[in-house]
Order: sequence, then C-alpha cells, then structure tokens
Amino acid sequence: MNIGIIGLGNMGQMLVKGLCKSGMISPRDLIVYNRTAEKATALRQLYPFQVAECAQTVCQKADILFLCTKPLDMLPLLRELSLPPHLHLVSVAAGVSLADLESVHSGPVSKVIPTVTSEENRGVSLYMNNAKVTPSERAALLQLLEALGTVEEITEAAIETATILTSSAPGLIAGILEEFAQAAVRHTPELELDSARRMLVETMIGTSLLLERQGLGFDQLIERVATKGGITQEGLSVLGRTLPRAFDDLLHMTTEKHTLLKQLVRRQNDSHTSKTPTQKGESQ
Ligand SMILES: NC(=O)c1ccc[n+]([C@@H]2O[C@H](COP(=O)([O-])OP(=O)(O)OC[C@H]3O[C@@H](n4cnc5c(N)ncnc54)[C@H](OP(=O)(O)O)[C@@H]3O)[C@@H](O)[C@H]2O)c1
Ligand code: PRO
Repeated sequence: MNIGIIGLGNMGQMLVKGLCKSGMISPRDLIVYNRTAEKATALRQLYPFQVAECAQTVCQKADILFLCTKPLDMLPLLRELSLPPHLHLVSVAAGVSLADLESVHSGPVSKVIPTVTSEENRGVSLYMNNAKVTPSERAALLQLLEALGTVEEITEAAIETATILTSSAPGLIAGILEEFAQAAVRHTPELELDSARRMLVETMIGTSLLLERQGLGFDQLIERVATKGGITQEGLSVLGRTLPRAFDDLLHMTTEKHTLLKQLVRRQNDSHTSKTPTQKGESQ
C-alpha cells in the first residue's frame, strides 16, 4: 500500500517517524511531498521514503493520503488537485470538518487528530470517517493509527475538547512543567532552573509508569503520595482552589479559537463557491 503524505511539518514528520519506527510499514511505502522541498532531505537520510515532485503525483500514487497542512491551507490546496474518486483522504487539520472535506472530495474521507507523542508510538489519535469509507479502508487506516498509539473514535461534538486532552496536552503539560520549574527557582534561588526541569521530567516519567504499569487511578496515586496531615496535602489544597478556574478558562479559550478557525474555513469555502466559474478560472 502506498501511503501519501502532503505537508512535512510537525505532523507529517511525526507520521513518517512513528509509522517507520513501529515497523508496520517500510519507508518505501511512503510517498511524500512538501512545499519546501529541503524539509525532506534530512529526514530521508533516516527514513528513505519516496519524494514526489508535486502534490498531484502523491494523489495519483497513494492509496491513502494524509493531508498535513495547516487548516487554512488545506481546502485551497485540495481544490488545486485532481483527486482520484476512490482516494481515501485523511485530514489531520483541527477545525476542518468532514463536511468541509466532503465539499472538495466526493470519495472516502476521514478526519484524524494525531499527537506529537505518536513519534514515540504512544498517545491517542482521534478518529472519525464519512459514510463513503468502506470497512476495508477503515481497517487499513485503523491499523496505521494503532501503530502510532491508541485510537479513540470520536464525534464532531466531542472532538474539540478531546483534542485539548490528547493533541494539545503534550504542549500544555510542557507549559505546566515549565511554570512549575520557574516557580521553584523564584521561591528558592539556590536551586538551578535546569536542575528543577530535570527533576520534573524524571518525576513525570516515573508518575506515568506508576499510572500505567500499576494501573493506579489519579485518586489512588494521590493517596499514596499525600500523607494525611502532611506537606503534599497543602499543595493539593492550593491546586483545588486555583486550577478549576484555570482549566475552565483554558477550555473556554481553546473552544473559542476552534470556533474562529471553523468560521474562517467556512468563509474560505463560501467565498470559493460564490465565485462564478469565470472568476474561479481567473483566480487560479
Ligand atoms: N502540531 C500538532 O501537534 C498537531 C496535532 C494535531 C493536529 N495538527 C494539525 O496538523 C496540521 C499541521 O500542523 P503542523 O504543526 O504539522 O504544521 P506545520 O509544522 O506548519 O506543517 C505544515 C506543513 O505543510 C506544508 N504545506 C503548506 N502548504 C502546502 C502545500 N500547498 N503543499 C505541500 N505542503 C504544504 C508546509 O510546508 P513549508 O515547509 O513550505 O512551510 C509545512 O511543512 C494542522 O492542520 C494542525 O491543525 C497538528
Ligand atoms: N496542535 C494544533 C494546534 O495547536 C491542533 C492541536 C494540537 O492548533
């Protein structure tokens, strides 16, 4: 099976690395195109994938096509291409709905929200597909996504909040840890910032292992750490007072951003469909 990838930024590169590292595919099964050709050069030393001279070649050669451009680059690019009717199109763009994708492709369409952690074959891919995706196309895609970690089938109604929990979360967790390290150094200048960061990274990895290998729930882990009447309990009380508001704000603002992005994509689509065929021809 030829797996096409258009766009070799964070997500395109994650797909190359995650799929190849998993052993599920050979790099030669991948056919890749990026606007800036040089981006493929270094990665190709490690994973000798096929490089296409243009996006159209990827569409012609691929059995399944991962589109990994930014949301507002996606529909304009798709409109420039001549898509084979049976090509299974897989968009990874936040804010681009199945309906948006169906407006440019009459064949099978899936939407996946991957995560950067899948580069290490761990993490959650969110997945949904339209009615044109056949059981065998779905199975083939799920097999690839399962090589990248776990898969959660999701609805449009839940995907935005789930995106924050799975796909934004690696960046958000890094942001939280950085704030934690900075606060520690503000509080105790004798502690070096890099040392605080190292302590937190190792502690986070150990915490993840306890949660996973011992199957502990968050509440059980808290019980094992927070001695009754002890120090950690004081810290947890502060978090209980301050974090609900912070996370409510975070979810509110990220939902607003999703809404704005969806409006921009919709507007882009509307302005295209309202143009006359002559105007469309002129703008190409
Ligand atoms: N980053 C994440 O963790 C994450 C997670 C889930 C979903 N997503 C979604 O994934 C998409 C990509 O995000 P990203 O972080 O990977 O962005 P990115 O690093 O900016 O990568 C986008 C890539 O698309 C390429 N591109 C743009 N227009 C193109 C065209 N016409 N033909 C070929 N290639 C083109 C760009 O090429 P150049 O090199 O020329 O700029 C760039 O390499 C977004 O839609 C985002 O919503 C991202
Ligand atoms: N990265 C993309 C963004 O920040 C989508 C979720 C993770 O827009």
